[in-house]
Amino acid sequence: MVKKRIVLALGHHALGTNLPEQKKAVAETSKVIADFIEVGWQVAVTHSNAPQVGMIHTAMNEFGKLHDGYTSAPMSVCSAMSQGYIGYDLQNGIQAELAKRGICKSAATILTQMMVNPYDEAFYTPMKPVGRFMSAEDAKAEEEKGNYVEEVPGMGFRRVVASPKPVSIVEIDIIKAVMDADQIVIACGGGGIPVMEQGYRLKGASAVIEKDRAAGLLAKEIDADVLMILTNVDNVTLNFGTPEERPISQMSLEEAEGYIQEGQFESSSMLPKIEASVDFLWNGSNRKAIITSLDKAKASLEGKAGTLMQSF
Ligand SMILES: Nc1ncnc2c1ncn2[C@@H]1O[C@H](COP(=O)(O)OP(=O)(O)O)[C@@H](O)[C@H]1O
Ligand SMILES: NC(=O)OP(=O)(O)O
Repeated sequence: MVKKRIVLALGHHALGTNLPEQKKAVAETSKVIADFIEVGWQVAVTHSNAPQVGMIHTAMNEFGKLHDGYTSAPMSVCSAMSQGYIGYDLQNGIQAELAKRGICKSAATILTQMMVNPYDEAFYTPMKPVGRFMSAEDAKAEEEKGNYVEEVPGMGFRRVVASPKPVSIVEIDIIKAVMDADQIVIACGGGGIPVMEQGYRLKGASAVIEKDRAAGLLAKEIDADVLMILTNVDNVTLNFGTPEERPISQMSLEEAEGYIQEGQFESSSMLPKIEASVDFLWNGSNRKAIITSLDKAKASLEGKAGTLMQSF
């Protein structure tokens, strides 16, 4: 029997932003993931990493200087570290939940590299927020180190880095092999480690890819039936943040593209989720893309919650 495939993209709410939050969130998230596996879905999991990669970068590059022999680490290496420790928690959380239910399957984290275009315009305009919120004073100190910061109204300042589009997934054949073996794969975490070709080698890029764009590409490459983006809102809304705000339960691809043109979706949060969904759906038939919260994940698959887009 050919099994249906789902890509679950975990945002901050389903994952937490630091280790204690992550331990707690992953325990709950793993239950939902196991629910899908229990009813026969083949699952690929991908996840956010912006708070984590910023934290790791600070730890490696500032505290690392305090001791002889400790060296700094570029953003690409910090991305790899974030995939490793988040994947480690997810693997154990999922496996524990499956074991409780008597399901004999394994979860494997694939350290995933993502090819990016060295001429991507995004390298010239850092826009992707990473790490903690900072005071104006800390932000000034960050700029003096040569980094870019951006004010987030009402929240403080945040470091921003380049976020090129993912072009291809270097480890895609391994990811497909794990899925073909009917096991659970955790891949393209934090958008994947951005790399560029240099002769026979791959060189890490100083950037962080949007995890939603990576999730969309992963869903396309493994020919998933469903791309489900789990975030901190139950629905995508129109007129977000205004008194006229209203939830969208279903939208066609044409409607989604029209709303993008109208600027209905914030560029560093909802827009990449919608664009990734639209791209996934235009590239295959009988596919669904769902944007919702962890709590509504199951109901949304039954058409009872969330925002649904589909291709026919
Ligand atoms: N039109 C919209 N509908 C719903 N949420 C939106 C919209 N535009 C922007 N957002 C914001 O997108 C956020 C979810 O994206 P993000 O913060 O990137 O979360 P995640 O970590 O789950 O990827 C919501 O909390 C909301 O603030
Ligand atoms: N890499 C990435 O998109 O992370 P966030 O979802 O945490 O912004």
